Amino acid sequence: MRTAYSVENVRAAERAAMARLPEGALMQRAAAGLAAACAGLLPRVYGARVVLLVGPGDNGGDALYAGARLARRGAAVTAVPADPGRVHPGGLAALRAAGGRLSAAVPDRADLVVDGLLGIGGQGGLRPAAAALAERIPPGAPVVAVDLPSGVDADTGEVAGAAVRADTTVTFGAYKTGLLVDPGAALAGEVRLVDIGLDPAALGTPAAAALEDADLPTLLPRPGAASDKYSRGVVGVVAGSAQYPGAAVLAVAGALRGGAGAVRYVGPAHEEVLARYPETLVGRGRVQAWVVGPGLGGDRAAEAAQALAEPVPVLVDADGLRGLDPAVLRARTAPTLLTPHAGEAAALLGVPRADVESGRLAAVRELAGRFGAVVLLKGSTTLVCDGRGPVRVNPTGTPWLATAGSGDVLSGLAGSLLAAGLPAADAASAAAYLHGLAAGRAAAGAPLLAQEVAAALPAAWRAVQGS
Ligand SMILES: NC(=O)C1=CN([C@@H]2O[C@H](COP(=O)(O)OP(=O)(O)OC[C@H]3O[C@@H](n4cnc5c(N)ncnc54)[C@H](O)[C@@H]3O)[C@@H](O)[C@H]2O)[C@@H](O)CC1
Ligand SMILES: Nc1ncnc2c1ncn2[C@@H]1O[C@H](COP(=O)(O)OP(=O)(O)O)[C@@H](O)[C@H]1O
Ligand SMILES: [K+]
Repeated sequence: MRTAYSVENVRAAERAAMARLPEGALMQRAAAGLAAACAGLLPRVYGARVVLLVGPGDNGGDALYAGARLARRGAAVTAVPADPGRVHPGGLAALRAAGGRLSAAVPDRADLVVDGLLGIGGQGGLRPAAAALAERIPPGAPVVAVDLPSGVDADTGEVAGAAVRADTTVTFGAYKTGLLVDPGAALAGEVRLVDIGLDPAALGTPAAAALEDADLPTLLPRPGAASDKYSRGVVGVVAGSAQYPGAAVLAVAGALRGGAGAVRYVGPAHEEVLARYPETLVGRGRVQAWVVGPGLGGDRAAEAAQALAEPVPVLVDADGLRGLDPAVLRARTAPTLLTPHAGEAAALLGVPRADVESGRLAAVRELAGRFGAVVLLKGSTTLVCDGRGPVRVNPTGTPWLATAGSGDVLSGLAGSLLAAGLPAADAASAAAYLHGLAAGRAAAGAPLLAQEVAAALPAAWRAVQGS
């Protein structure tokens, strides 16, 4: 699991480390890691034109000390301060001593630009002086962000105004949440973690966590010698309508590949479902989890209410999410998993869709708290929040997934994992992980059909089991 921490926790761990280390040691470690990463990105350090964008705080200090190291190896290093009156004094002296120079303007050409404008001390989007420097980054020059892309909120990934777009981010001590969640994640590029010797215990509880391949085998169900189809779990799928019969087929496709022993379909599209998947049971009956909502069409609160009245885990998606009553969900004894996209989340919260898209982390936390449910918020970074532990950030996927019906496959898959007995947050995050992995493999750089995501699930499952 890749874990990320709040600024507050990172600062506490830094204070603890500083108390036992000589003054400036942490910054030197950060600068050494940053300089090594920059050197690795240059074909040749000697003679390379390196431009440092330098903010007023320690983030600028890191950039200056790293620049000094590169200058000592023969790079032509130019530092451009956002505020010439506020530049890290030690870092500036080191750069000068190494032969680096200071400039008021961003040079027109650079082999590498180092964004040291703002780190975890940044508040809001870049202010005008810093934004003006970011705008002058020479087109095509690779950008390395120091700790995080300047202008990105370290705790949320939110961007309130101008921000730097980096190709690589070199972050120190621990991942920050904003590096994992869009829009921040998209601006960070490839993220590299430099160990500066923070004590993991001093970092406390992570704010966010992303599964990795190696986490999946312990989460995914595996039948034992004594298993039968009922002990593996039966998942019921309430989906589809005359208008959207395909949603039923796709949700069943996801459910059949999710590890439950049987899939039971309830709805008007049974002919379509059976034609495609004769292994499906049809009609109401006992289940270990329900999936309600894909392609129901219209206001179908009654279907959701019927499932929610049963004491088994229930996943509510799409049309089933309309008019959900928080009090009903809060009164449930079994887990509830809601899987909205940004538009559905906005409707549940009563806010504009843009608010959810720009503040995904806040939205998923608010939904989980308000509805007393585990919430999987779909989109460019899918988030899973159970209202207690770290928010799970899904690292797999591809924008090709933005295609009709792919969410139906996801809800079937997650429901199947619920029926197999996974806790709701694990079912949701494992489903999102496999779904994204399958989609990435199936798309392979070309448009993707939702049914191909379902068809690619077994290979994705095998791939993580072998990890
Ligand atoms: N604390 C430590 O021990 C270490 C800190 N390190 C570096 O220090 C950074 C944090 O340094 P600071 O706490 O000095 O904070 P920053 O360097 O992130 O920024 C601080 C200053 O920027 C200005 N500022 C804030 N928001 C702004 C905005 N939107 N536009 C323009 N200016 C703005 C404020 O005047 C603020 O004081 C980390 O991100 C990391 O790069 C590393 O050297 C590792 C060790
Ligand atoms: N830009 C994107 N990048 C990655 N994944 C995306 C993106 N947009 C949507 N997705 C994913 O595609 C799926 C779409 O689901 P949904 O919006 O419910 O569509 P539908 O209702 O048509 O099935 C979700 O898994 C979502 O996370
Ligand atoms: K930065």
